[in-house]
This record gives sequence, C-alpha cells and structure tokens, in this order.
Amino acid sequence: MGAMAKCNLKVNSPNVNYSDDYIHVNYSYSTTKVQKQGDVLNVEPVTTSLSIRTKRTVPKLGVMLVGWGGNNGSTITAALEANRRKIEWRTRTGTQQANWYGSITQAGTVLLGSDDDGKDVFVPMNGLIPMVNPDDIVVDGWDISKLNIGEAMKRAEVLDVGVQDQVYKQLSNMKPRPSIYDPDFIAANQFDRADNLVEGSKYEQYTQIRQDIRDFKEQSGVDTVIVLWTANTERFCDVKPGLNYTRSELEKSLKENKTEISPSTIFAMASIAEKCTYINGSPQNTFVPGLIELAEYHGVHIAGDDFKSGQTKLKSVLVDFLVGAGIKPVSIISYNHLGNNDGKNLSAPQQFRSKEISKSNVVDDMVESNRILYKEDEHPDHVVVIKYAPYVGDSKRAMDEYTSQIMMGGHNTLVIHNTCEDSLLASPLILDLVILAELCTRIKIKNDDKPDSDYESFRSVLSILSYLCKAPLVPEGTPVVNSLFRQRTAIENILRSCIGLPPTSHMALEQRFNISTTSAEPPMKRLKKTNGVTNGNH
Ligand SMILES: NC(=O)c1ccc[n+]([C@@H]2O[C@H](COP(=O)([O-])OP(=O)(O)OC[C@H]3O[C@@H](n4cnc5c(N)ncnc54)[C@H](O)[C@@H]3O)[C@@H](O)[C@H]2O)c1
Ligand SMILES: O=P([O-])([O-])O[C@@H]1[C@@H](O)[C@H](O)[C@@H](O)[C@H](O)[C@@H]1O
Repeated sequence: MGAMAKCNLKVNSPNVNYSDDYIHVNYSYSTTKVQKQGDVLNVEPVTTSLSIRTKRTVPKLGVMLVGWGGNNGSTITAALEANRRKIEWRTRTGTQQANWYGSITQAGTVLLGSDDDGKDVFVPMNGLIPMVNPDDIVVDGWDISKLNIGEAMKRAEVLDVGVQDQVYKQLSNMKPRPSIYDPDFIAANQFDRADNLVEGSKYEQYTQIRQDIRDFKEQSGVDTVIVLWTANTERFCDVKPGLNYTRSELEKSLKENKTEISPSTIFAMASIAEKCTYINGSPQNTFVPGLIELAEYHGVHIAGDDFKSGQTKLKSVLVDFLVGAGIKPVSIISYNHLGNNDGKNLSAPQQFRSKEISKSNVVDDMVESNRILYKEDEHPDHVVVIKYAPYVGDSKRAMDEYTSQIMMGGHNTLVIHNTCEDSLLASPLILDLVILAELCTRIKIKNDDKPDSDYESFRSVLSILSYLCKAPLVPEGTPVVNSLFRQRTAIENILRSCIGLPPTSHMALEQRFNISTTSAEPPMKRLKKTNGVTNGNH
C-alpha cells in the first residue's frame, strides 16, 4: 500500500473528523437556483447537507503513457527522475535545481484563510489533502517507436544536457511497449517512427494492451494504474449509429475490426476494461458516445481533451478578463510555429483540424456569458494557425492579436509574443492530471440523511480536470467551463470541502465592515468520536 501522506494542517471543527482511514466531513453545500418566468428571474438560495469522505492513504501509483517516447513522455519521465533525486546541473547562468514549476499541485498554493492580523495565509495545494507524491510514481507505457526513453529524451532535444546526462542511464533502461499503429489516423510523416508495433486485429490489439496493463501492475507492484494518452494527435473518427453511438455498438465494432475504431479509442477501451482511469492529452475525439457509456457502465473515470498548456491557457485568461471587464473581443488571431514531432504531425491537414477544433472552442462559454456584449450566436472572429518549422524544435513561438471594442467606438488591440519549450509546459500538466485523477478516486459524497452505502464517487467524466484541458469533456447535460480561474477555483473549493472548509469567496467582510467573525461554527451534527481522534493531521 502507499504511504500515509502527512501535512501539518489541523482543521478544528465539529464537522470534521479524522479516522484512521478517512477524513469525514459534514458539509453545508450552497447553490443558487434560478428559474425564468417570462421576464422575471426567480432566484432561490439552496443549502444541502452533505457528507464527504476522503480516503487518507494514497496508493502506489503507476502511470502508463501512450506515446511514452515522445517529447512530453520522455520529458515527464526525466523530470520525475530528476526531482526524485533532487538533481541540479550547471547552466551558463548558474546552477539549476530540478523543480515542478507549472504544476498546480506541486508549485501552486491556495488561500487557506487569514491570520489574527488579517493577513492572508497560503498553503501548497498538495498540503490541503493527501495526494500522491511524484517521487513514488512508477512510469511505463507504449510507443510505436522502439527507442528507449533515454534515447527518446535525447531525440526530443527538450532538456538541458546537464540534466539529460544525469538521468540517461535510468531512462535508457526503460523500453516502451509495442503499440497500436494505424496510419489512417496520424500523419503519413510518422511512418518512419513506426517500428515497435502490436500486430493483429483491433480486438487482438485491445487484448494485448489489457495484458500489458496487467503485466505492468504485477511486475511493478503498484496499487493503481492510470493510462494517459500523450501520443500523436489523431484525426477525428466518424461518430455514427451502428458504429460507436452506444457501448454495445462500440464493443461489436471492435470485434468486427471496424476501421473507424481509432488506436486511442482502443486504448481507452482496454483501460476501462482493466478499471484504469484514462486521460486524453490530445484533441481527437477518442471519447465517442459509446466510450463514455462504457466508462459509466464500468464506473471508471475518463478525462480530457488536449492539454491546456500555453497559447490556449493564456486565451482562457485574457478573454475572461476582457469579457468580465465589459470589453468586447471582436477578433482573436492565434498563430504559432514549432518544429517538434508534434508540429510535424500537425502539419497534416486532418491532424491540424483536430487541434484547430480544440483551440477554437475555448472562448465559447465566456462569450455566451455576456449578452450585453454579444447577441445570440454572435462570436468574435477566431483564427488558429499552426505552422511546422523544424529548426525551432520544441521552442514554440506563439503570436496572438486580440482586438476588442471599448466604449464609444474605441478599440484596444493586444499583441502577444509567447515563446516556450512546449513540452516543459505540458509535462507538469501530465503530473497534475494523474495526481488529481487519483485523488478523485478517494473522494466520495452522499446526502447527509442517506446511509453510508449511498456514498457516491465522482461521475465517470472528470470535469474537475477541465483546468488542464483545452476542450474539457464534461458529464452530459452539464456546462463546459473554459474560464481558467473558474476552473482553478472549482478545484480549490472541492479540495477545501474535503477538509470541511467553506469555498473561498474573497468577500473578506471582516476587513470591510466592523463585524465579529469569532462565533463558533454551528455544528451540523455532532460527529461521534472514533478511535479517540476527532481532529489531527492528515
Ligand atoms: N505543449 C505540448 O506539448 C502539448 C500541448 C497540448 C497537447 N499536446 C499533445 O500531446 C501529444 C504529444 O505531444 P508531444 O510533443 O510529446 O509529441 P511527440 O510527437 O513528441 O510524441 C508523440 C509520441 O507518440 C508516439 N505515437 C504516435 N502514435 C502512437 C500510438 N498509436 N501509440 C503509441 N505511441 C504513438 C510517437 O512515436 C511519439 O513518440 C500530441 O498529440 C500533442 O498535440 C501537446
Ligand atoms: O496549449 P496551446 O499552447 O494553445 O497549444 C499548443 C499549440 O499551440 C501547438 O501548436 C501544439 O503543437 C501543441 O500540441 C499545443 O496544443
């Protein structure tokens, strides 16, 4: 079993109880219901008494990467090794230490509350509640290229030689498992890499991937496996009745070797069959309706699509700020060029189209949130351009122009130049995706008046991971939220609820009015003491 994660955060509340195995919380959940009646909006605040239970012991986590030998896959693997060993290396500007910058769980903080002097107190996000320690993660995976991960890291040309040299030996012992290659789904220019393949029918390939997952679990001794796709972007597959609309159609199409069943969907099916969370870091429509039904049928988590790493992440902040300020973006032109293998694959029209879709929809919810600025079906011009320029390699150069209408016929134009090593932005997101996805398997909620047997897990589609995805997959009938700060606040407040803390509101009334906030929290229900422990560390 995994280690008991520790942190020195002690919540003193009659509504929070730490047993040996769980953090138990009685939680008052507040929402606001709105009903439109003609021109009248009837608004009703609603409070629901919930019980939230979080398992305190974190498992030994195994992560299986599809596309392990790619820039992202080799880089995250090197970063895990470098951080585990606290490696440092000389650069032309001084000594560099391994770190997890860009990871909200490892380098992000959350506002906990305020001290006696009224000063804000921030804590590391991974200090709020037990999370997997990256140092304990075991990595494995597949690639259509047989290059070992040490050589793949060199091929990627992402990391400084100073760190490469110190991790190469360990990574060169890591060999990607043969994978499913279908030239109909990725660019023809990837053909040269494809020398490490699982042969046979789609069903035979599916069976092999399931066997790989079981072998890894047995050989590594991990308790939990998460499968994450960081392989090349595929073209969108057809979605049609009889093919993949339902779970049974999808399973039948696989057995019948239907050509429209993509490698990524086969990996997702195999993961679900092995009860492993599956995460899609690329933009293709892996999660066809039948796949989502399959995940829900088996009670397995899925999440995606497409890591939200740089240009799009900034877009989900800038447009949120502009629209929130009552300024009307009317033209968004997003151009970038890059020279890595991802860029090479995206230079093919169908693969680019997948990425264009995921990069283009990110402003929709923010535009639709303001009918003062935008009429129904009115949108800003939004153009996405991606060019392949080999020389720049992983150093993606993004240039954006945001033109907005301001008052009285004025205009504001923001021009942004954004250069980064794309894989050093994506790799920490891979870490956060797997750490938060694992955490979601340990959190359960029920209505307070229901028996313990009614504790519910997160729904199969983990929309809480939207912060990390360009095109968030959400449960049917729920809204897609791309606004970055709404997404981050959702994560923060759900983690806070697991230790009995109210959502962060930033109201700070006690700083704006002469009021007292020292009254004790009204106990919703006295929690029975268990094991003599009512409050303590987690
Ligand atoms: N900033 C980023 O790097 C970023 C951001 C968002 C999304 N993405 C997406 O992440 C994915 C990986 O990006 P990358 O820069 O690592 O690309 P990459 O081309 O370096 O790596 C992809 C790897 O997948 C392998 N591969 C292709 N098809 C495969 C299959 N069917 N099974 C197993 N392996 C397969 C390739 O051989 C390659 O090693 C791409 O789809 C990209 O669009 C990247
Ligand atoms: O997240 P982001 O920087 O907008 O998007 C990136 C694109 O700009 C880039 O062209 C592509 O190659 C990467 O896979 C990634 O999707």
